[in-house]
Amino acid sequence: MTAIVEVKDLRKTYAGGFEALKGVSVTIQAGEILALLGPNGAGKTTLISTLCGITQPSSGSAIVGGHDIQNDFREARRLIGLVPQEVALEPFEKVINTVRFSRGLFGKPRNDALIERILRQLTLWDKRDAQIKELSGGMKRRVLIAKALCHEPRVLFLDEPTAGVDVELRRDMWQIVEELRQDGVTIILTTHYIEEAEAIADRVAVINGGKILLVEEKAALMKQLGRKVLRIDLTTAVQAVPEALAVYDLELSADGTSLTYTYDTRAERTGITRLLQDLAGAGLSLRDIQTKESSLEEIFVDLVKEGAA
Ligand SMILES: Nc1ncnc2c1ncn2[C@@H]1O[C@H](COP(=O)(O)OP(=O)(O)OP(=O)(O)O)[C@@H](O)[C@H]1O
Repeated sequence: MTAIVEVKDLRKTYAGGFEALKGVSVTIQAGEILALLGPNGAGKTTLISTLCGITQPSSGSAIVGGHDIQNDFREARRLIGLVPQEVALEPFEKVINTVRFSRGLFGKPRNDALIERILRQLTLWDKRDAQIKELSGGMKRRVLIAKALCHEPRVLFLDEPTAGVDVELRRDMWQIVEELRQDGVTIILTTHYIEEAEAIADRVAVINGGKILLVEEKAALMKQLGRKVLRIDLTTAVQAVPEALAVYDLELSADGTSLTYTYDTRAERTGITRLLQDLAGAGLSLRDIQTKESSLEEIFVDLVKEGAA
């Protein structure tokens, strides 16, 4: 595998003094789809904007396709396509001209065959002569993608590609992303939606408070997200977890009145039925039981706590 984006200790402090990126380091491999997952204000857009040269970093470095984003800005930028979060298009311009013009901005020669291919791929070909203002919101988003692709970038950044779009368009977007990957484009997308990361990413980076908290293969992260916790309150406090229950890896509360069992909701067997039988077998009587899903938010909280420790 070859690294196509290498970010090292990137920091960004905005003019008002707010530090939006606090030393971000991440390496992105050519051809992969990386989802940047994080809550509002995590720093996702700041990171993307910095890599695309829209925002200047305060310190640190980033290299795209071998080119430093600051010292070698033009070369780095030529390799990058950006689909921004907000739709900013000229309302009276025709679809095809909007896309052609974008290619021209990168100093690339006119290539109508390529533009046709992109517009067809994004099911915009029939709308090529329509004015932007005549398009639906979903079509405008497709035009943004077409614009980002028309100079043949090797790395495509998509900032919240499916925020506020309907389920059907979301699935279309996922399909488009997959096709682009098959064409060899490296894709970095930001999202709030765990199911989006699950559907299309190879790896997931969790970002919060301007820091990357983890970068993990999707499968490993999803396993963590599928965790659920069963809390068992006992009628009588115990000193220790009975030996017979050792296999369950239970956690005993400090006051000895409750046990916590963590299990994977996606596993074929959660072990709950057997655990409840074995609790009775060990002579423990239960006052109450409750289950709790480990949500993304909780995982963030855990990660932040670990990060601060
Ligand atoms: N130009 C700016 N000046 C000052 N602060 C800014 C500026 N742009 C962003 N911020 C702040 O930096 C932090 C990170 O913002 P950013 O837009 O990168 O987050 P995000 O993860 O993309 O969030 P969202 O999911 O809401 O888009 C926020 O607290 C935001 O208020």
